[in-house]
Amino acid sequence: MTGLLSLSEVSVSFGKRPILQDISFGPLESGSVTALLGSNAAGKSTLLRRIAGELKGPGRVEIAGQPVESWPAYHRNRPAHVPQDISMGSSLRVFEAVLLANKQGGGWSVDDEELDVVTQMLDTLGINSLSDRELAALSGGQRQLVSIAQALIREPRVLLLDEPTSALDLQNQFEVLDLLRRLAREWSMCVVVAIHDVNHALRFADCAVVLHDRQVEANGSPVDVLTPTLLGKVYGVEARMETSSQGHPFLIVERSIRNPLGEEHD
Ligand SMILES: Nc1ncnc2c1ncn2[C@@H]1O[C@H](COP(=O)(O)OP(=O)(O)OP(=O)(O)O)[C@@H](O)[C@H]1O
Repeated sequence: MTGLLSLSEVSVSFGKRPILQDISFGPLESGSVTALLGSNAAGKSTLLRRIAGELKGPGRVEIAGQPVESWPAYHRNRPAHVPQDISMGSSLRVFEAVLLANKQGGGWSVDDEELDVVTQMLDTLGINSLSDRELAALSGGQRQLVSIAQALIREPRVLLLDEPTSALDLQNQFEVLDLLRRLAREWSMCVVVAIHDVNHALRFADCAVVLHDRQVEANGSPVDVLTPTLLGKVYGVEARMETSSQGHPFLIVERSIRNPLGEEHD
């Protein structure tokens, strides 16, 4: 594994309102999955947009040692970004949409090999049966799977996913996170996933970065970072860590430690 993505002193403001200040972490390694955590409005989506080069601001985001903005638009070192709200009002069909995602920046002729690559990707995500369906007629979870296929099809070196399992059922959540971890390893890809489920972060991520009060509150191995103390500070919940019979650590939330007036219990 080699260092691929690093941030140094990255800040983002909207108008005069600072959202993120002096965010530094990395280098995140190729072949790794990083979970980006933090409470609602902590700035996870904003940070993903900044890493993708969609927002400007002070500080540096570097991919393979170069500022993200310096990589050409369709270069594999340009991060692929799957945002949280994916609207798909188009009458394109699923197969066409994934094929088009692969053609961006390239020529428009299509050979059999490219069609096979799309079929394989739909297979990998278990959505081959949706191939001929119109995007506009998909369910929320189906849309989420198609957008992940669109991002993966070009085999990016850096993949940024904003709550990629929020619309998925339990089986699909597990399968997608497992797939992302496997593809990260196989393709030497650096995957960054904004996620709310701390147990998914514990189970599937190699690294956790937690945002709080506009800064990085903690950064490191998920089992070291996601402690009950941190959950109390960042999410205002009382939690305890257990170990499953299979040896996996998991967190159980006992209660909120914020009352409706925002004051802490004794
Ligand atoms: N385009 C924008 N213009 C102004 N403010 C914005 C914009 N986008 C986000 N914000 C603000 O920036 C802050 C961080 O939002 P962001 O969506 O990054 O948080 P998040 O951690 O992804 O939240 P959630 O977990 O709720 O999805 C919020 O206060 C939000 O209102």
